[in-house]
Amino acid sequence: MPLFGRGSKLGEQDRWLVIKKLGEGQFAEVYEVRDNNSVEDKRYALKIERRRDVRSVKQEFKVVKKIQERNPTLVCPVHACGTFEDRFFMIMELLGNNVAEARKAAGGRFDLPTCRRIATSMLQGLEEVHAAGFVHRDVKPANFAVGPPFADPLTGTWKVIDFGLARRYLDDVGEVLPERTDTSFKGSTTYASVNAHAEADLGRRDDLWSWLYCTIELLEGTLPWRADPGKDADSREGVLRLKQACIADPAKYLRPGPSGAPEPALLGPVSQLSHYIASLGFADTPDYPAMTACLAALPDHLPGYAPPPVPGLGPGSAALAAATAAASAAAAGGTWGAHAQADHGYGQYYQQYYAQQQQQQQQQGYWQHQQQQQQQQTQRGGWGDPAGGMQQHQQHHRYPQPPDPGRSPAPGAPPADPNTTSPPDLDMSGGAQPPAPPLPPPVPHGAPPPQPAAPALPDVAPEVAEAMLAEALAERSGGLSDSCREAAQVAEVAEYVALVKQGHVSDEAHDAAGRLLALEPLEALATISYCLDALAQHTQPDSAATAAVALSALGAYARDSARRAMTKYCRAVAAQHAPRKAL
Ligand SMILES: Nc1ncnc2c1ncn2[C@@H]1O[C@H](COP(=O)(O)OP(=O)(O)OP(=O)(O)O)[C@@H](O)[C@H]1O
Repeated sequence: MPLFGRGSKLGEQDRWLVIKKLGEGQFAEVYEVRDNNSVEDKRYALKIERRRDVRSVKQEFKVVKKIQERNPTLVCPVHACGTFEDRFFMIMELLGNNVAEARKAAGGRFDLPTCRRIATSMLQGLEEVHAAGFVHRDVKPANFAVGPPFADPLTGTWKVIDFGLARRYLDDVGEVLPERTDTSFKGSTTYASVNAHAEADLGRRDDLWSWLYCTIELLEGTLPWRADPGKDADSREGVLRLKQACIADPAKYLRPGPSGAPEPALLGPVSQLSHYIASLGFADTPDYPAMTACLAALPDHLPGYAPPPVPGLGPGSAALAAATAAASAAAAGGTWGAHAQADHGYGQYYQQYYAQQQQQQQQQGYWQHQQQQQQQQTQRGGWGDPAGGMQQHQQHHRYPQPPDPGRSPAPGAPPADPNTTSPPDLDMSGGAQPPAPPLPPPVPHGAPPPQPAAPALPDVAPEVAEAMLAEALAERSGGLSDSCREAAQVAEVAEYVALVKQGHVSDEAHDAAGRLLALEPLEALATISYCLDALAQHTQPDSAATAAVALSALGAYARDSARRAMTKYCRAVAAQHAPRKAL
């Protein structure tokens, strides 16, 4: 149920007149509004928190304001803010389609000059975000939108939006904050870097990995790890293995041309970019101009620039099967080589694909499926890391001074190993060179070897916990008495989880976390147990059960032992007090 209908007014003196709803995410709704203070018909985008008790947009506003101090040109500017019935809203420049929507409108794929234009613009937008001291951490096509609203994708300006997961990576003097180790998965599975899969701390290089995946999707119309209809697109394990295989051999990112190999003119830049990003350490400053120059080497036309794949033969079908085979091999003591071998089926698949590419009538169905997949990804949102937020709180109470964007490669950048990676300064000779030799296991410099993603909790799926957390928060606003101290305590914990999940490291989040900051996991568990018991005595069983589920969501963020114990405990409480509620 949308918060507003057409004609609703909000803000001081009813300044903002709602024209229509533009979209919504997990924690916010976005509307097109008119400024009643202006005699002209000035339109803006208004982003408002869906829930009164989750300060998501407020945090985003602070981040964008900070970035705006550097006068970026490719970050969607905010103009004003306000509150409506305890919900914070911000007023932004009104933009048009995001990249995902624009690609869909273009029938699934753009021509090459448009791909280059969008990818370049996205990269420059990220450079501006990074220069202001933030990593975006949710880089995906849906988070870049074109302006003005009806601009052509080739001539419009693409701007970065949605800073809900953004996080500072610089301290007050412009030094990169130390890489954290107690972090959890964040972002969208499709565009997440292998470091994100390994639940590592995310830096600039991870935004660039996600950007590269967006770029490949622009060029190819799909990604090797997108599943075909009827299959689970979100097998994180399978997606991770394919990403690793692609890093080791960038030819796997692309569909083969008629010769059986990917177009050299595409593979050259893609391969260089992949090798370059793989060479970046956590704290390294990327060489954005060199990457931009690499994109410039993409051709305007390619004779064999093929249409999108056909249903049933999407890259995901063979590739995911290969990944599954590789996973089995690895489980049986296999190595990275096992993945690469298993992936050889990919080439065979493409021969079939080219034989069948005349099946135009089936393409529509395939693309509808792809779009559904993408929509599901967009709706899903990511997971945060409370421990990181706590560390940040202890160390930094103010935003950092913006660093010098520094266009040269980081001084601390590791020397290139000719046997393993291409050198950080890119070969700009264009796309005609043969593919670079395959990389060994994809271990970015300075990062721990990628680990398989942590297995999902066996008893409470994160998605379920997340949905129930949202429900618990809704219930909190209407269902629990203010006088119930324990309930308030539980709600604060849940609020903190929600805030940190979006990457916010605000004072509010830290205040909400105050009680937990000093506690060891077991103490936290005891506190939570106490709260639950108290709730069970003072409130309706359903409320207690809902709070229990909310806390099981907290469990997903805590250290392993604590989270298992919490989840188990929450399940038991929920089962005891509200057997009707399935976890
Ligand atoms: N300035 C804008 N102009 C026009 N449309 C916008 C603008 N900002 C966001 N939108 C649209 O609104 C929708 C939701 O926006 P946004 O991604 O910022 O919300 P969110 O709640 O943070 O999403 P998520 O849960 O994916 O993080 C998207 O479809 C986006 O294209």
